[in-house]
Amino acid sequence: MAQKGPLYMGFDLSTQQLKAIVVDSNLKLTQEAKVDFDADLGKYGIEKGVITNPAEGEVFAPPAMWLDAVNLVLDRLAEAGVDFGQVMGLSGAGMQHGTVFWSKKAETLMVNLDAGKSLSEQLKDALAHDMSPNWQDSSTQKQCDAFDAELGSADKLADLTGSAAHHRFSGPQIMRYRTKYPSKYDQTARISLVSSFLASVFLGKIAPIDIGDVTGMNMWDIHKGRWNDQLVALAAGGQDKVEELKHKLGDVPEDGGAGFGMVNNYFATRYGFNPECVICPFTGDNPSTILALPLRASDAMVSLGTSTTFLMSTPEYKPDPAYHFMNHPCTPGLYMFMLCYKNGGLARENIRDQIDKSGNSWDAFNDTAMATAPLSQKKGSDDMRLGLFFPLHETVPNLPAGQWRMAFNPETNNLQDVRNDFIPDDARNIVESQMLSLRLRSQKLVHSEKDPATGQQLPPQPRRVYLVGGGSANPAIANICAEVLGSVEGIYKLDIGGNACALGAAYKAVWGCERKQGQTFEDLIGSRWDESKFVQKIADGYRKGTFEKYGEAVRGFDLMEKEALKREGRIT
Ligand SMILES: Nc1ncnc2c1ncn2[C@@H]1O[C@H](COP(=O)(O)OP(=O)(O)O)[C@@H](O)[C@H]1O
Ligand SMILES: O=C(CO)[C@@H](O)[C@H](O)COP(=O)(O)O
Repeated sequence: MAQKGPLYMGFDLSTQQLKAIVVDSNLKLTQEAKVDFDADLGKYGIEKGVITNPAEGEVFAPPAMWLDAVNLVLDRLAEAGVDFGQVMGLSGAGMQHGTVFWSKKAETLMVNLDAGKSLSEQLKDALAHDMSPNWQDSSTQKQCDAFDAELGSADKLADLTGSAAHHRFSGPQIMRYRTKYPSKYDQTARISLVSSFLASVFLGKIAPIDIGDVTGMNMWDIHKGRWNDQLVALAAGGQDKVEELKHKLGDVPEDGGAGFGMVNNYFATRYGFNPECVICPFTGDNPSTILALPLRASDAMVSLGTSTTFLMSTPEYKPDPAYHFMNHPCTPGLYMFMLCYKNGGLARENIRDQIDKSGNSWDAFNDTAMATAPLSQKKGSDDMRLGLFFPLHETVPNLPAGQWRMAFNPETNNLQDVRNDFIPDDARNIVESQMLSLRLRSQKLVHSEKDPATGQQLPPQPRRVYLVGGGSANPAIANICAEVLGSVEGIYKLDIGGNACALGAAYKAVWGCERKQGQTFEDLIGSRWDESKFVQKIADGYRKGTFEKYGEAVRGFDLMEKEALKREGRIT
């Protein structure tokens, strides 16, 4: 059926998929499609979207595969009947924090694309390096140590840039790329994040890095709103190289909504895009996720994708090396608070597959998790069973791959190793573990509020928790999330749960193209938001007694992490 009125598109280029959705001006979803990298583009030799080199801790993905995915997802939308001629604006999101290296030929090649051919066959020479370091990469410990030391301490780096040094961030990644591939670095004309890479493809020239995403690079002074020369010099290899690297990185516009220009002619000719379609800034997948609804300062989002992330939009800037503060992608004065874990969906899948060898169904995992008592305590006096489940080197805490299982006695604070192999309790324990880590690290950001039903003052916790990403479909995870994190109003899911990030990107395009002078994102989206249609409550939140019990478990969890860090020689 033909759709009337302007349409807007949002893309989400994440670890395992490229998703695209179409909405109208009233924020109503009209169409969606996706490309699954392993299923559709396995010819690139990827597994779960990436290629690994464990000897060096490297994890990367081929941008050529993403180009094929762009063609494929648009083909699928065309087959579904989308009239691209009505698309007046598009935006997108790229997984944080991948880095892409363009060659000197990139812009000439992009502007001369032949609409009869695919993007990947024409843009091979547009890349100085055929791989993009992925957020799961852990090859840059040496470079991270240098970044943490550069301003005196990790705390100082976190205060200035919003984060301590992280393996995946572009500063340390560029530093390593420059020394590992010096001639490729010389041949690199421009450097993009995954988000600005995708924006560039649609624009037909290198798009600026986004004001939200730039704060995930360890080189942007969040207070002054500009590159920090000392940190850029570290990545570039000297003060005399600062201007050269700044040129490769480009200028960063402050306005997250101002269009960069019209869609590249390639898309107009090949797919019938409206030539006036505006390319709005593309941001990171996490900042884009917080744009999927008018998020209040006291709400939290938990994204259960390949990674697990915890997101808040807040005016409070309280940096700490254990987590991230980033610029809000649209609203100056707001920040995005983020916790990010490598061991999210794939770690849960490992346990699922040990419970049900067929590996396709979450049912047995969920039944087992719900049949297990909280913290495996059959009676109140039992020790609490806690664990860390890290198939991959984790970021926070900085621990190598491994599993730790311990019994915690809250009376004595005693921790004792328990058998370190799989038992069905792991189904509940892994979800508890992930949620306990979120609760431990978000404590400074949540506040005490009154229960609207009883008027009783509740302990500090989020007002609402919104679950998004692939795992948001799972009722057992939602229930354990409620038990551990609480929440005054309960646990919610977006109607479009698995596609929240692409939705946020589409809303950003609506805002960028339709805002009145000075109108904020929150104001425009809030005025068109239909709560009754767009979100549903999936679990009650705060549960008196249980929440407090998990509060004791948070203490044990913190001690367990410190114990594991000691054993691994990370702390003394
Ligand atoms: N019913 C489910 N229960 C728990 N996890 C799920 C369920 N469905 C999907 N997932 C998880 O979602 C992950 C993919 O999440 P998604 O947000 O779509 O991916 P991406 O990381 O590519 O953005 C998978 O790795 C899988 O573990
Ligand atoms: O922020 C990070 C990594 O830095 C992650 O959240 C990635 O952006 C991957 O996202 P998903 O593929 O899990 O959606």
